[in-house]
Amino acid sequence: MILAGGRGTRMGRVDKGLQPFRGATLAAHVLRRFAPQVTDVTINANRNADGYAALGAPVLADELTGFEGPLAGLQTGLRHTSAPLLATAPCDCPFLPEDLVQRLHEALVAQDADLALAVTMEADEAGAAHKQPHPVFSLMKTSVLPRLDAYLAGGGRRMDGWHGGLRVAEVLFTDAAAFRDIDTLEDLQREEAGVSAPRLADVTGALPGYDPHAVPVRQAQRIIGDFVRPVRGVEKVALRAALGRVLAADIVSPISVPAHDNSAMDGFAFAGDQLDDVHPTTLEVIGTVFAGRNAGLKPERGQCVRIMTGAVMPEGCDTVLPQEHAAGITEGSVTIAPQSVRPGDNRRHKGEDLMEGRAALTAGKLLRPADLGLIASLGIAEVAVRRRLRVAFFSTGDELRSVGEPLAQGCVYDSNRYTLYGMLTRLGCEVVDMGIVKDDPDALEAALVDACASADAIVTSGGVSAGAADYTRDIMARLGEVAFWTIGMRPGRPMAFGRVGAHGRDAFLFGLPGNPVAVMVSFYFFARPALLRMMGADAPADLRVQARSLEAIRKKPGRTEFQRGILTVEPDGTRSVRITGSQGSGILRSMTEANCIVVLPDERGNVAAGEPVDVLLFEGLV
Ligand SMILES: Nc1nc2c(c(=O)[nH]1)N[C@H]1C(S)=C(S)[C@@H](COP(=O)(O)OP(=O)(O)OC[C@H]3O[C@@H](n4cnc5c(N)ncnc54)[C@H](O)[C@@H]3O)O[C@H]1N2
Ligand code: MOO
Ligand SMILES: [Mg+2]
Repeated sequence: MILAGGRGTRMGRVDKGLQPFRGATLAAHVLRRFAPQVTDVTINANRNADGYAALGAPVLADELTGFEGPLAGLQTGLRHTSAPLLATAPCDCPFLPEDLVQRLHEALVAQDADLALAVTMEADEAGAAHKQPHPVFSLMKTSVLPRLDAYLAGGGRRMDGWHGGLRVAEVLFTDAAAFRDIDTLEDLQREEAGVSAPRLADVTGALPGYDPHAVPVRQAQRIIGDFVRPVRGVEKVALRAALGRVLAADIVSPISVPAHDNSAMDGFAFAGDQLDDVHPTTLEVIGTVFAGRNAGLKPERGQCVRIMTGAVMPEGCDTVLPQEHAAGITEGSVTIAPQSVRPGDNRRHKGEDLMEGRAALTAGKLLRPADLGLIASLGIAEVAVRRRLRVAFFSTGDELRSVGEPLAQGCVYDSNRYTLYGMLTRLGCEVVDMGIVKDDPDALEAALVDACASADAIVTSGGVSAGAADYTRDIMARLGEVAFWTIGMRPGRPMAFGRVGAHGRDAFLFGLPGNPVAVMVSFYFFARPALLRMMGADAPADLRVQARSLEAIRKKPGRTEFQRGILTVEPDGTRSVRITGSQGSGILRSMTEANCIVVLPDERGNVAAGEPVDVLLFEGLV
């Protein structure tokens, strides 16, 4: 049952479901997505029955009169169906998941529940994650009707108010955006104009001197950064599974680490104010304290405790003498030479690693091994991370053959899909390899439409240069808003960027040039930072280092060049870099031989041998 019986209060009392949206009505979009998931659909509406009936589904009005809310619609649905199960969706959520009912059903059966409902994890503006139930997206046994009747008869109207006493299965969906509702006319207009991101033309229009035929690298990066939006879905994963994911909410330390002052050495603990600068100090040893055991020892003046590394400092002690620094040790005493230790030495303070109540890690962090350890040190087993980004990619070109096919005359094997697979996977994206698409308008349109159904971003290669672009432009323009750029850089001059949509969903599009090195360079310098932003990750740091060029490099000012280099550290510790042979943008070998990219910025001219240049290393330590 599609619930369309509301008053539309926040939309100025219009009939929400019948509002025009992307060439149809809101309810029509919902019906299109919902109908294939169920056996029969009914629409619950209290006005304009004819308008809804025209969509091709039976229409039922609430049995309770007076616009009593969605529960009244639900009651009507339960009363009139002969099916054992009833699924509901609201008429104002045109992006609902295509596997909604299937997943609710799986949970209903697996948990032997009376009712299953969708939940998402969402991050608020500050990045804090919370669970968001969506009780209007539900599937229930029709046998729950008496319970609902009783709740409504008692005056209850809250959508989940009658769930008490029912077995309820919550089903976590990772795509929070799919549950987005259109509540106000402004929402509707904004969605009509294309999700909540701004229009590309508004972003580029705000830049003085923007010329798509001559876009400086930095300007292209900025436009892309201003245009893309982070995904909102959040999921909870076990700590190990969080490696490489983006933290969705700050991790606030529930404890102090270490939880107590403790010893950094195996030795003797005592109050440091007993030390004498001139004379040796001899202290009586009253016992031993091991790590992880509380001995309850409390040395008085003139006394000390033998202590192991990591053991809690006994009360009154603030200093540890490492045992190998003792001037003398007997059965029951230790002698400390003057000046061999200072008060406070070798004590680790409570909370010196992490203090209770403070953020140990902040939202946006791409989690690395040390972060997993740090979270474990707080005793936390599950982490809220942003949902994975889904990125679809395909290659274009009649000359391309896939690995495993014979290579016909004039053809080349498709390598871009493999480099793209590698780069996207390294970034932690969920990849959808859509294969090779012929140089054919219909095939390109079909591929883009198909990709929009599930992907957050689409990365293509080839077909964006001046000659090839005509039909590409037309199609992309029809499906969304895409700019074709000539960028002041080498390699990677041509590129398309924007957003395309179909099925009521849209995806950011990166149309990268076909040449194999160009595709990698444009991915690393444009797509990668944008995808990180979409993943909700902090902006990547600029980690360029300087090295001496071992050879002269010809370079024209006015464009950025990305040369492939091999960086070496000389015996004297200085860094030098040489270029990997031919730098043609089809020569992929230049990329595999390299361990860095030499970045020669716009203003730079020819480089003489021995001059410093900026390089960006491929590998780091972690
Ligand atoms: N008159 C002009 N011609 C070209 C210009 C220009 O400004 N004016 N720009 C050149 C530059 S720079 C590049 S880069 C290419 C980009 O062209 P496309 O993006 O349209 O790419 P294609 O023509 O489809 O392919 C270029 C080249 O790369 C090979 N290729 C393509 N896809 C793959 C793949 N998946 N695996 C391996 N190799 C691939 C393709 O066979 C071509 O050789 O345009 C220049 N021309
Ligand atoms: O710049 Mo093209 O992108 O040389 O290969
Ligand atoms: Mg081509």
